[in-house]
Amino acid sequence: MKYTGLDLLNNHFLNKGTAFTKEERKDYKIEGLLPPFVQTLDQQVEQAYENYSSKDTFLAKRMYLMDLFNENVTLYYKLFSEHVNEFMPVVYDPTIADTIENYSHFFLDPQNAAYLSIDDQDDIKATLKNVSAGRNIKLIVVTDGEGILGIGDWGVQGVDISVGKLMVYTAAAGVDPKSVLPVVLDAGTNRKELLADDLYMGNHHERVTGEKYYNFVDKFVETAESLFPDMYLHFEDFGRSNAANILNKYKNQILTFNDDIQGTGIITLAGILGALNISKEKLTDQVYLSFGAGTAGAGITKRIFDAMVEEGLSEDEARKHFYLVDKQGLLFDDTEDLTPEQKPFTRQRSEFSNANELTNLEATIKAVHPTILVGTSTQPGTFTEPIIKEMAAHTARPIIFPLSNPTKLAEAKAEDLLKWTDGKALIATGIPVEPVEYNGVTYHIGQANNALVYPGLGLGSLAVNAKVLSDGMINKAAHSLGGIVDPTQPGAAVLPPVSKLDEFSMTVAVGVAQQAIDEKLTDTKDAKQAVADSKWEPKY
Ligand SMILES: NC(=O)c1ccc[n+]([C@@H]2O[C@H](COP(=O)([O-])OP(=O)(O)OC[C@H]3O[C@@H](n4cnc5c(N)ncnc54)[C@H](O)[C@@H]3O)[C@@H](O)[C@H]2O)c1
Ligand SMILES: O=C(O)C[C@H](O)C(=O)O
Ligand SMILES: [Mn+2]
Repeated sequence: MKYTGLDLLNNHFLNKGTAFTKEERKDYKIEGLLPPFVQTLDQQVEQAYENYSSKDTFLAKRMYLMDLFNENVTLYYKLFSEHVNEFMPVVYDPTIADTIENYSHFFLDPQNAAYLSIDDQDDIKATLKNVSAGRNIKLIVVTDGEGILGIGDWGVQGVDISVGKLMVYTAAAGVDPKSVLPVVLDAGTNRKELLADDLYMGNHHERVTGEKYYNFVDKFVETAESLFPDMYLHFEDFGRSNAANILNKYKNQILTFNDDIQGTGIITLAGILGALNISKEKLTDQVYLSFGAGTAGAGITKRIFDAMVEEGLSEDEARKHFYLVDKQGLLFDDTEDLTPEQKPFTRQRSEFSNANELTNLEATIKAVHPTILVGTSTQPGTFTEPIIKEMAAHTARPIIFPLSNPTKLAEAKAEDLLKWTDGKALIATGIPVEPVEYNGVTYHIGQANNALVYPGLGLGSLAVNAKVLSDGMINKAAHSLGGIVDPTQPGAAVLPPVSKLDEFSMTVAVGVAQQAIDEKLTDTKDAKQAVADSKWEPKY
């Protein structure tokens, strides 16, 4: 179908704005519908960046960028690709948390998302057909909004996380924006302030749970699979009681991925390997403490555990290296309300003389002397000075990753961790932070955010149309980020910088594609070629 006139200018995938040439303007019946001067894409980028830079806050910058996206997708991604480092915190976390919290009040445009309601399940097929409008959808990011970052249940407003995650797929790995679809499953919300807000745009009822909820998820997955059989299905920010259940249900059947469990596991393992490359210690010598053992905490723990087993420990030996601390304190086998993902990593009270006192992080740190401390607790400031000093007293290079997002929920600031450990801590944070000067050394802080790996993982899997996402492919992704940072430099980061995101996304993609080929999960033969062929670039 040939778009002409206003239909063309209003189609953000096809619109080139002032870059339409004189001939195109005639041909497409848009002569006189644009200012006369024909611009190049580079000139448009320059003009848009000037506009962007004139906005004072991250929020205002983000709103400008979303308007630009709604006008001209090519220009938006060209601009994004030239300023990845600068745009990530604006387009994505942490600014995205503000737009999610205020979604119903800020709302301007549905941004091509699919809004599926538990109350109108007969519409699922029509919605997915209408929104895709003949496009071959290859990548869906779906959320139900129950566990957005660490800020909890935001109902339908969580749709922005699907939109934002997809933008990072394109900016970082060149996934074709025409082939993606953000989806929100609206099963209600338990946030009282939303239910009481007349302007709230989602279903005004509490979350539907149990069988009806799971049937809704099933119906969505089945319908999406039947309409888009080559799709990679990315689940994001589901609640703790559902995320792992959903992943376990589908992971051996379709090409699917849970970012909070698997993506976070990969990037944290990569960060730990990076830290050990600096300290020259062995993974199998580490004592691991997860503070907050929910979706991400348990997912990461399992990934690090698997890595220890791969390095030669038996499962029983490996398990002895792990401690989980959640709301109840250190998790024991007789602790109440354990999740299925926590159970394999619980301890026995008989291991400690003071087991009944291990009800908080500080007491547990004193009792177990971890060498790695990872925070996914959503509890800000909980890595306190006494806790960190106690940890640092028993290990030469403490590995400390406060990963809770957004910024306001981080367990600690990198700057403080360096101060309290006299520069010895090997740190990664969930959100980007500026380098820290301490005692004459500039410390670069790695960002252990799943955004550093999920784009490459997705592109690699899609490029070869893998049958499923295997553990081997996940493992390959975790091992693909080494070798970029020089570990001998003082203050070296444990992970490669976001400014190289597009570069190392390709390394991840090719590694993952090759692994799928090796595991016979695809008929494709040439990983490099397949990845290169799938990569979209923003140009007219
Ligand atoms: N950096 C990343 O890439 C990344 C990825 C995923 C999640 N996260 C962050 O991790 C955090 C958790 O996300 P999630 O999806 O696992 O959420 P979740 O709700 O599944 O898990 C949070 C866990 O923290 C526990 N918790 C709450 N209060 C606590 C306390 N006082 N002491 C100890 N534990 C406590 C909860 O009981 C729960 O088990 C969020 O802030 C999220 O942004 C970061
Ligand atoms: O969205 C992010 O920044 C990472 C992660 O998926 C999270 O839930 O915090
Ligand atoms: Mn998430």
